Amino acid sequence: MRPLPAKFFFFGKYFNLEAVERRRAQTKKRASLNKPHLVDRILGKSSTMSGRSDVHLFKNSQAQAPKLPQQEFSPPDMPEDAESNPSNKTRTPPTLTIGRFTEGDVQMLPTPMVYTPCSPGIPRSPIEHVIDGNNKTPVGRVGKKSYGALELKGVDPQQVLPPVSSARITSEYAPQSALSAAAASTLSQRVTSLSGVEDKLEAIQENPSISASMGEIEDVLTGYELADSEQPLVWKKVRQIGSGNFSDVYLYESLDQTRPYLKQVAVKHVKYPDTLVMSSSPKSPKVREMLSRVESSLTRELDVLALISHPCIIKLYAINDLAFIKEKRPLSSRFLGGSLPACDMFMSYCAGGDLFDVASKNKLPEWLIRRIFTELTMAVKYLHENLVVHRDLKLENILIRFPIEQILAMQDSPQVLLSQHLVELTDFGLCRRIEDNEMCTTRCGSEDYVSPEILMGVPYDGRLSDCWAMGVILYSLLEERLPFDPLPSIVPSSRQRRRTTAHRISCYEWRWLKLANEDHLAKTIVSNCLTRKNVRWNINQVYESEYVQGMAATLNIA
Ligand SMILES: Nc1ncnc2c1ncn2[C@@H]1O[C@H](COP(=O)(O)OP(=O)(O)OP(=O)(O)O)[C@@H](O)[C@H]1O
Repeated sequence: MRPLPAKFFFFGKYFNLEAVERRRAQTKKRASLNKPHLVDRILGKSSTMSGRSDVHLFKNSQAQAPKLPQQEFSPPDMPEDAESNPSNKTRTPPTLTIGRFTEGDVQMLPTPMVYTPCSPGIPRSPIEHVIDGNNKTPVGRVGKKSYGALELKGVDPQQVLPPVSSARITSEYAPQSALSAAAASTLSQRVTSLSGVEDKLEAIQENPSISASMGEIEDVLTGYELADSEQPLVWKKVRQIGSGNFSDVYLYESLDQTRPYLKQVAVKHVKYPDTLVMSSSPKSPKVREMLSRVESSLTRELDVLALISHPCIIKLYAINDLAFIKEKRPLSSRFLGGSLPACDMFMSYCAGGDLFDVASKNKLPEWLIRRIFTELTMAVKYLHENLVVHRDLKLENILIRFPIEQILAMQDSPQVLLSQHLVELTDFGLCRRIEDNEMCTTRCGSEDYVSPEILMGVPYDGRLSDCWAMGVILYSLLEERLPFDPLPSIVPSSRQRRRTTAHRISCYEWRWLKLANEDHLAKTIVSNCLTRKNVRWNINQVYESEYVQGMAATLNIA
């Protein structure tokens, strides 16, 4: 059974007896781990409310590679939630044949172990994708975006690069095209009976109880602050600011003047897979499985976001429906087939957009790269110390708080520049809370950032895989290309053409181009992250590096 997420303690007053029992058990467990109770945290009894980067919620742990004997590994076909079930950990592992990787022999790649949320309609992994020879993705795509300025200048990628898959490795529930109008209307109950927006707002404010049943009213959304869920707050839509496989993101402005920090928020509106939205048979195994995966991913993200607090990590301020925070199974309990409750997360807004776009469109100065990487390191260090692994670190998931022009202009006011955080890490859909020394088994992440051990399908230390992705990120910022993309040669040999990103990752095949002859402090970090897991740096080592320390020491971020 999935362990009870801490979020359930937050709303203790709604508890029934069973929940109280669970709460007791969890409190015991928490005490043994020396973790402050979430209620204490919310009530400010813990120092963690300060949000300072040097304050930790939980007992610190060294992010070192746990060494588990092979027989303790979880079986590879175990579903994600089974990772955390201790009774599963001692089962005898099935024979795992890891094919040796020989050049040009793509078929030798090991079969994937586990796929968490994944649409049956899409290729399940780039590995299968390649094996099937179905790789039709346009050249030069990274994840959902083409890499623009990240490609080497002066070289036509269409001419020289073999196709690479744009699919994520795993763990996605259906990347979804725009929802049909019919589907969209099932996601949000639109109320059209009232005339002006002001009237509607007034109606909600005068009678909060109606807001829940009203749901979304045209461009107006109501949400409940996690820290104070009594009074519904109202926001008005400004515009769409982003779109991912699983969500559309909009900028909303608060109509409540009393909370300046909530004035502008990014609302992440979850897109449910077609399999669920179109389904009329909630009991079909396929639908149930999909529902469980979507639910697990969603509750996991909310669970962690409600718990963590760090300046360089996205903040979840409010949610449209508190059931997503309070209930263990907020979707299954209300799924009747074809109809799922809308989920809108109200989060801190980062006006600069994501780092992928920023780095693609601008040449980032050295100091800014160092600054961004330092803040990212602080965020990941905080997560690992609190036993959370992100598992999807990538340029697209690093948000920039201010427009780039504004950041560059801040150089004239160093005080301001050093006291503001510039980066917020987002997208916790694949994250996981782990026990110290616990290995993960779910193969997940994004193709270009995934570590060799995840590719090979063996149990892995999520913290070290995060550090691998950190190496990919730093390399990409410095070199303006992804480390495991094909090397830019005018006429690729047939061997080069056959090799895939997965090949190159598995062979640790990357090299410096722009910085080849430069003595650069950051190179040590990259070479110690993009290496074998038994010698790879953990996040503390990255943090202690001269490159990061030299910048971290100057910051005054609270
Ligand atoms: N808080 C925010 N402030 C500004 N822009 C944001 C914010 N959150 C998300 N975005 C924009 O929306 C895009 C999609 O958001 P996000 O990555 O959270 O969605 P997703 O569906 O989980 O995406 P993915 O397909 O990568 O998993 C981001 O790449 C970013 O450009």
